[in-house]
Amino acid sequence: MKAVKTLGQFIIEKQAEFPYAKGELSRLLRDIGIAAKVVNREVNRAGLADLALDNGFINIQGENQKKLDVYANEQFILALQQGGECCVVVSEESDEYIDIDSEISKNAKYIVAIDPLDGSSNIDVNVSVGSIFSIYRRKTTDGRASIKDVLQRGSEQVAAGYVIYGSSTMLVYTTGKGVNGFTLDPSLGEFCLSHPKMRIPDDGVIYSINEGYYAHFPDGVKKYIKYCQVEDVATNRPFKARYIGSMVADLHRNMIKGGIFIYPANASDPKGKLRLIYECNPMAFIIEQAGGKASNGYERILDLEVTELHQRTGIFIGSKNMVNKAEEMMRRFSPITTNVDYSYMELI
Ligand SMILES: O=P(O)(O)OC[C@H]1O[C@](O)(COP(=O)(O)O)[C@@H](O)[C@@H]1O
Ligand SMILES: [Mg+2]
Ligand SMILES: [Mg+2]
Repeated sequence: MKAVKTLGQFIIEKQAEFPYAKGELSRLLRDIGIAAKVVNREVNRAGLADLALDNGFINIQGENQKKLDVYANEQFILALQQGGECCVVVSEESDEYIDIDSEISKNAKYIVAIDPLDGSSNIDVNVSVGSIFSIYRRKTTDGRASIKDVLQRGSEQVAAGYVIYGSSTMLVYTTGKGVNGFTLDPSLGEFCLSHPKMRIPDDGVIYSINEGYYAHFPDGVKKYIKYCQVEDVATNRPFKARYIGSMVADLHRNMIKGGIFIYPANASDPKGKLRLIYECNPMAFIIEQAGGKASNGYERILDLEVTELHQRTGIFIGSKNMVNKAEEMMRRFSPITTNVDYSYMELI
């Protein structure tokens, strides 16, 4: 019989690997774990509590905010405020960054960026959704944290993770020393280690892309989709198309089975749809730590310069060899020019 190892126990155990650690990051991860449990409780009964409904506001992304988006946002911010280890929160649901100016947080040195509820379009149809978090250390030392502390490259992350609210609820995270997954045991109310040292296979047979936008895609992506659909037993093609529409759920599946997720910049979203700071950077850090790869089709996501809070990017992420193949198609059929001009593309 294997002993249960809880997230709390695991975090403390891992803290020993960082000789200079004083427990701040451990406590911060603990706080995020607590918020995830509270959000999980509401996700499970969203239909009963009308949390799946629109709350009548449009967020800075121009999207209808769901009540659960707002609830999750409040719960993560509250847990981070109470925990005292976070000085600034960046959230998909908040226009500006939130300066946690409280007595308990006056010496806090961590910045947390969150997508409190990922896959909002799936809340009211009982399909897996998630939460995503990314953690940075302050760069500036005196006074209040500034925008300089917030706009750091993904390669500066000290930790990142996601929670998937699916048939079971899991929390998966990395602190730069591999990726571990914990399943919430409702009877214990604890996240328990269930997926130690997660690795994404170098190759897979799953491709995840919203083909409904095919006409808008750059030629490189169209060629890659065709490549996935060709009959070729030797390379296990045609690959399987799987698209949930919740980034966390699509990436979690691909991390376990192997596969590629693509949301490219395209004629209708010239800068891409997904957000760099609280969606693409944390997921790229996790996938790279699991042995995979993440780029915008040309450059490594984690090396992209960050200039805006809600900056967007195209993303190609997943099994290393599949991302390499997709990048090859992008370089050949959509070679980067200074300004990618989508106006020449005929909409079929
Ligand atoms: O409906 P589309 O255009 O395929 O977009 C789906 C993508 O949008 C998202 O829902 C955006 O995230 P949010 O739900 O957090 O806004 C991703 O989870 C998902 O991958
Ligand atoms: Mg999201
Ligand atoms: Mg969201």
